[in-house]
Amino acid sequence: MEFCQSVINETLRFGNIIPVLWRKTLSDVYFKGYTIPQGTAIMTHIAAMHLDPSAFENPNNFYPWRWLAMGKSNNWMPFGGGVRHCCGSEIARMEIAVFLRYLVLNYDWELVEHDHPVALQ
Ligand code: HEM
Repeated sequence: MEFCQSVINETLRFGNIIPVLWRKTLSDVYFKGYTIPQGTAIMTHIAAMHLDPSAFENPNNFYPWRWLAMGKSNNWMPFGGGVRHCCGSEIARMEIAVFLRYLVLNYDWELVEHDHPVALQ
């Protein structure tokens, strides 16, 4: 079950179903020497976080085992965060787990190209 959760984490990191989130500043914000005026649209690029090599080693490789070693990561937020955090995240995780179990138990799997690891590109 722990590995199944790692596969789900990695799928959500790699798949980036929702790549960006939008917010609007409600007041002037001072950040790293910049002033962001009230009313500015802010795009949070979750996909860029998920594929950032400083946060995830070899980010373009689908590697569920990273989660066994890493546990959690503050750079992983496929369900958003804060007050607007996805309220369906747990049921979504459960649905994915049921779907994965069905796929694994009911089908035989083989790599199409044996020497070709799964990677983006
Ligand atoms: C893998 C599947 C899913 C992903 C990746 C996902 C992702 C997200 C993200 C990123 C947000 C935050 C949007 C924002 O901050 O602007 C969100 C919000 C939300 N999600 Fe999901 N979601 C998933 C499945 C579900 C499911 C299954 C449900 C309902 C059963 C659901 C219901 C909602 C609702 C109602 C919100 C709005 C929460 C609010 O604004 O207070 N989501 N989701």
